[in-house]
Amino acid sequence: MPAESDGVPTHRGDAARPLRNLWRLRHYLRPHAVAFCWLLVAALAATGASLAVPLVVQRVVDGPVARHDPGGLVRLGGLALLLGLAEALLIFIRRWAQTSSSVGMEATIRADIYAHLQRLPAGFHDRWQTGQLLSRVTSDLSVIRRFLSFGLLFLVLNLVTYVAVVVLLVRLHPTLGLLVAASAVPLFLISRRFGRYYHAASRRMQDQQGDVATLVEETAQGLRTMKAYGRGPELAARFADGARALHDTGVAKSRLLARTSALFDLVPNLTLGVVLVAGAVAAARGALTIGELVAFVSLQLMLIWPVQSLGWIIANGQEAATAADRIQEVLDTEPAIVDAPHAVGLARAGVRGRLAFEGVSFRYPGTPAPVLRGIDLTVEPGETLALVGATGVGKSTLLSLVPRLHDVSAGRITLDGHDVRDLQLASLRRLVGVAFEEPTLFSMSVWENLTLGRPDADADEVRAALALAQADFAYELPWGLATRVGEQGLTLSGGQRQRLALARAVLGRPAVLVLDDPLSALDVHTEALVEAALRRVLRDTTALLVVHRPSTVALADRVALLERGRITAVGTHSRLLATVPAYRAVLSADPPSTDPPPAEARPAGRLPAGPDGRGLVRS
Ligand SMILES: Nc1ncnc2c1ncn2[C@@H]1O[C@H](COP(=O)(O)OP(=O)(O)OP(=O)(O)O)[C@@H](O)[C@H]1O
Repeated sequence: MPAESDGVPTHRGDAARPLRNLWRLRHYLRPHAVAFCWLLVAALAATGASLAVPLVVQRVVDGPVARHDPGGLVRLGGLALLLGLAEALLIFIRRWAQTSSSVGMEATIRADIYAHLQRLPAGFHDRWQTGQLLSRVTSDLSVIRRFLSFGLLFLVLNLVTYVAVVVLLVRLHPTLGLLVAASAVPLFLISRRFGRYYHAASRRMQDQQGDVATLVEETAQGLRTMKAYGRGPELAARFADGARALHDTGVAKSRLLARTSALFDLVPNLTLGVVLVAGAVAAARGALTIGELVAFVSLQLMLIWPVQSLGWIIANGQEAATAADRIQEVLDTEPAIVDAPHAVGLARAGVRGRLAFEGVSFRYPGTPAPVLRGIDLTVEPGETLALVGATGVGKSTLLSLVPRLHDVSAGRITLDGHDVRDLQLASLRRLVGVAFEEPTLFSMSVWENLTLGRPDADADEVRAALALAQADFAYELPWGLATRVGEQGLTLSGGQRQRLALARAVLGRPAVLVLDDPLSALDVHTEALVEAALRRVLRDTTALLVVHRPSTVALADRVALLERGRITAVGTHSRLLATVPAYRAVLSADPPSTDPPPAEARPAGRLPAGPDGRGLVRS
């Protein structure tokens, strides 16, 4: 199980896991296998062409140059030129294949993470910082793309080059060739040590990037509150701390890379010095021709870049492995709220809309006490039930259980007798229209925002929903329903946003409406208009509303009072107002009563039936 820090799971103690997680991404290479084959073949052929050049030079020196043969010089010079041209062409092919495949792969992984994030329940998003998710979907993926398109390729190419050059060197002069081969031992030891330290630094830096992204996101979202309270300097100081930590880790990482790169530079250059001296001695003794010595040195020079780049490749590989690790932490989180194997879909026409909570309890993951306990409540088809309670008592939580944003911890919720967990999620969410207290509009057109849950809705249905929510102002926007709203679009007032959210909820006449204080941000005049319209739609829809104001309670047939996670009274508004002091206190400025609860507020079963035959009885 992952440990958790700041809401983000972190795994510790398994050093090989990041590499395994990088390896697990290999299936994303499959659709690009042909392009990758092309790029590997082109890259290997280009390496072959460049390795052939020193061998041609050897023949030039030992042949035409030694024999003063201009014809041979032109032929071999032409061959070297052709090899150079072929190498350039092959490098072009490699780069072309590299770009299309790696960018395509990055896009596929990003789409998969996004789709997975959508499947994860609200509880996951409650625990994870947005910045951490953002940095995983953006910068971590870019690191992986860079590794797959450059790091991995050059790792393969450099290894092939190293082995090929060593084989050629051993053929030219076995002793010197083996000396060059032996230089791989210190290189291996340096790489291993570097990889270990760099891994820890990269993970720290990627996590810190996520923290900084979270700070930026929070500041952008809460800019007005922050300014209004004059908290700018404190937030700036918090940001500066985060940015400084990120900077320090970045500097430490770069220094580590610089120190290791210096060692990687040193090894081939030392070997080259030894080879030059020993080669010159061998040439003087006639054990090596001048051409062979030139070829030997030229070939060995070709090893300098692969060795020098080793530090960068290992760094890139470590970063990609930790990035893959962070991405898999998201992808490995199983969506807890999914369709059961036997889940059924219900057609809207066949649903009457009887909503029942049966012994429902709910506890947020990671919290000690349940928010809701033993809730028994029934909303009959077409009935409107208002949920009233002090702030923080669990009203929104209760509502969120109906469309399964969270699953009950005990008991069950049924729709027409079907446990909502036995319904297909898509079907359930089509049947349940929801509007939250904070009306969220996405950066898209008004039309797209409205039809979010009903992409098949036609213009007449949208018009009816807008009329119902008193949101006809949408037609007056600069581009009508095509006007872009949300974060990057036109800024709407709180009341306008709320009315659009209401229109979205009622679009398509869902079987059950779940509205969290739907009229809270409206002025008195608009509230009266929306209320009148809502009254019409509530007539033939089952509705569960959270309300805070007496005026909105009037919309409901019955009211349920939620106290300390329990339903303590159910009845008509007027009756509860007259008989339940706690209810009066919640809806008015009355201080809460310390009197024992009235008979009506005692648990169901022991209560007399209300005048409507169902009031006062806990359903
Ligand atoms: N994601 C969460 N994780 C843990 N606890 C939560 C979470 N969301 C809400 N809570 C807690 O659950 C309790 C009920 O919250 P809820 O939002 O349901 O209350 P509410 O009655 O709707 O309040 P309000 O009237 O202020 O909107 C609160 O104590 C709150 O702190």
